[in-house]
Amino acid sequence: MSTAIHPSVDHGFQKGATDFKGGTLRCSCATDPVEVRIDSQVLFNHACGCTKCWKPAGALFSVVGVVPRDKVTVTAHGEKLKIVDDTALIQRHACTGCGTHLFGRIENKAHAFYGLDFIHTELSKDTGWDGPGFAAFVSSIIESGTPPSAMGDVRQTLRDKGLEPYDCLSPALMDILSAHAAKAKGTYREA
Ligand SMILES: N[C@@H](CCC(=O)N[C@@H](CSCO)C(=O)NCC(=O)O)C(=O)O
Ligand SMILES: [Zn+2]
Ligand SMILES: [Zn+2]
Repeated sequence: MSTAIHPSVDHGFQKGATDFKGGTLRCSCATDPVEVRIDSQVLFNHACGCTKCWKPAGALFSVVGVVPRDKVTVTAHGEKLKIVDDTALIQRHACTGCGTHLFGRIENKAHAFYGLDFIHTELSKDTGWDGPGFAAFVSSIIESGTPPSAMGDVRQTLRDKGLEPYDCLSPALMDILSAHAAKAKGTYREA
């Protein structure tokens, strides 16, 4: 049985336009929306089943990717932004009016992903964003109330949509994390 994942996955998504240079994210407040300009294509865009990433109402998964933090500029109503949890690795800056997460930032300079901000391209009306390429933290949807018995259908739906399901990050991202850890330990070797 097919399972609803997230509106932008359920309704189909595309590869990014090659000349796409970014766009503006906007929260869902009817008045004084927060706006954030992104001067970059999104990278490693993915469906995420974790409990921390922002999801639109009713969605099972978030769709989230990264951009260099110096390509992220708050252009309107930044006074409405508040960090959801400043003890989390990814500090998610959310609108206090509508709850939408505008960007998530890593402040730990020692982390492999320092320098990358997490964003949700569905908050932008601009066309050309790269769609999701895989699904991460799939088993984590159980923490939000999905019965374990539904996981077979969820994983099959993700595969049918072309999103390989992983219960952590994708192999490419896990390799980056492990290479960073190996360099810190002094065990890193080139081929
Ligand atoms: N089971 C947990 C997993 C949460 C988790 O580790 N999430 C990942 C991926 S978020 C984007 O892909 C992560 O790196 N989180 C760091 C953070 O959120 O600060 C759960 O579901 O809560
Ligand atoms: Zn808002
Ligand atoms: Zn997540």
